Amino acid sequence: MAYAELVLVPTPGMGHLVSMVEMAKLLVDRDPRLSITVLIMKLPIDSEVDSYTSSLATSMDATRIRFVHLPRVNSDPEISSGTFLAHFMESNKPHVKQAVADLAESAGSIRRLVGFVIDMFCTTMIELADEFGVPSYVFFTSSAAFLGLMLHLQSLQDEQHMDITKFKDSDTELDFPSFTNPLPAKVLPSVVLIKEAVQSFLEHAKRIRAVKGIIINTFDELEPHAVGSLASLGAPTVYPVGPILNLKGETKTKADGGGRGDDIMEWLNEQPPSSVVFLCFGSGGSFGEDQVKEIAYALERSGHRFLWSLRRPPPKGKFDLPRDYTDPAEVLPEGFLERTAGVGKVIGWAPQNAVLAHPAVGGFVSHCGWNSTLESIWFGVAVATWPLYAEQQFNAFELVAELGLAVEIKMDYRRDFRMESDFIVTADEIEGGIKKLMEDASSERWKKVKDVSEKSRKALMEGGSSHLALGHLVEDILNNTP
Ligand SMILES: O=c1ccn([C@@H]2O[C@H](COP(=O)(O)OP(=O)(O)O[C@H]3O[C@H](CO)[C@@H](O)[C@H](O)[C@H]3O)[C@@H](O)[C@H]2O)c(=O)[nH]1
Repeated sequence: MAYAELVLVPTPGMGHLVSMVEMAKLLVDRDPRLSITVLIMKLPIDSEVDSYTSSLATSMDATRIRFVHLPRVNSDPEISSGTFLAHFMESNKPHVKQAVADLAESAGSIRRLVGFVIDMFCTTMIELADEFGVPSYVFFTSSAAFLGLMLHLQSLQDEQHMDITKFKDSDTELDFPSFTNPLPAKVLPSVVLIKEAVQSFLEHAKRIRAVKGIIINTFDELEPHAVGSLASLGAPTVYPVGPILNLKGETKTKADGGGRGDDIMEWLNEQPPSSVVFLCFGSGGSFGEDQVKEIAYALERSGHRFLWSLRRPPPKGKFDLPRDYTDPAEVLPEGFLERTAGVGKVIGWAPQNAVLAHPAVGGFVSHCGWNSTLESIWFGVAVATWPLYAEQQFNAFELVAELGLAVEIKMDYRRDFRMESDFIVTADEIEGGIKKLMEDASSERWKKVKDVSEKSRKALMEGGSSHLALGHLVEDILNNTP
């Protein structure tokens, strides 16, 4: 029997790559006839992708999932510019093509190429799938609502000739088919408000319309309205197969010092149930010293126990990922660590899933990256929103206003691509949000969080909505004849 081979093309950032690899595992676990090659493009910064993929290589069956690392390319624009990704993909295209040709040649009668699965930001690779005569599927690492937003904005631009960038700094609200509430322009992602970036961003939406199917990391019961609206927005068949989570925590990176976070777990074990607020801002989130101090004052004044993942921003003007502090005291208010020693803990990179799973954790101050959002839902932990960049403002709005699952610290607060901002969220605002989050365990919102958490687990069980959607996807893939 020849394996039906899929080529996966992820965007090589951890927020995208990890869920795509987990999706690959789901696929091969679901059907023994599938095998997968994941092509890893090399970013010009140390994105921790290499250490992640090598940690995986030891735990995976290489006959079913393989990683091919592509050569580093020269990509002209600055990584922080709005056009970097488009150039990066273009420069990588010949390498992707070569890798697939090599694969086809070496596979012989063992593997039969049946399709490409392409990350939502790698859509220029669709034409390579066309060249190889196989269909493309898109893997969408964010919400169904965000997919709806991309499709809607693209049709506003291309069919109604609207200049989307006019919404920059606008107080207007948009009628948005994927939400039951009007959408404030202030939560639009910055990429659609920047003239040099919007075009290539909306080109993704155009190309996405033409693929055979879109695999979305969401589940029907979380976003029923948004999922239901996609067909009318011109989406092809969608497969909501989520939540796809990395529950085994294989993202352990260099930045976490290689530790498993045993001291963090021991500390949590000593805290009362639901008493700790956890603060964590994803793989790219960090703050300058003034903002760090405001957070510290807020935590101290709130009187709540806390676990705070505090990370050092990259040097000014340099695009890189945050790293752990050797000594966080250098940016904290004087005496903060001593005064809060009994009730709080400041850490670097967090074992986030293990933390969210811990009964001592009662609330999560989050940047609302989609993976963190799904993880908070899975573990039934309510969120206070503090979005920073990308589509996080939009996710925060969905969580607070559309789904009623979160409280707001900030919603329309933006940073640029370099994460730099002079805007400060005050200690009062942060304290208010934390108190609201931690002191309403009997509220309607809290019940909703628990309810949707249960639904997320049911969705993945046999007969659940995501389990069924994955079955339909596998069936469709296996029917592809080259
Ligand atoms: O200290 C940390 C910080 C993060 N994580 C994990 O890292 C992942 C972070 O993913 P996510 O919450 O999605 O945030 P980003 O890394 O910021 O993800 C990028 O990709 C997402 C998916 O497309 C988008 O929703 C975000 O806006 C974009 O910034 C999650 O699994 C976290 O559990 C940790 O384990 N420990």
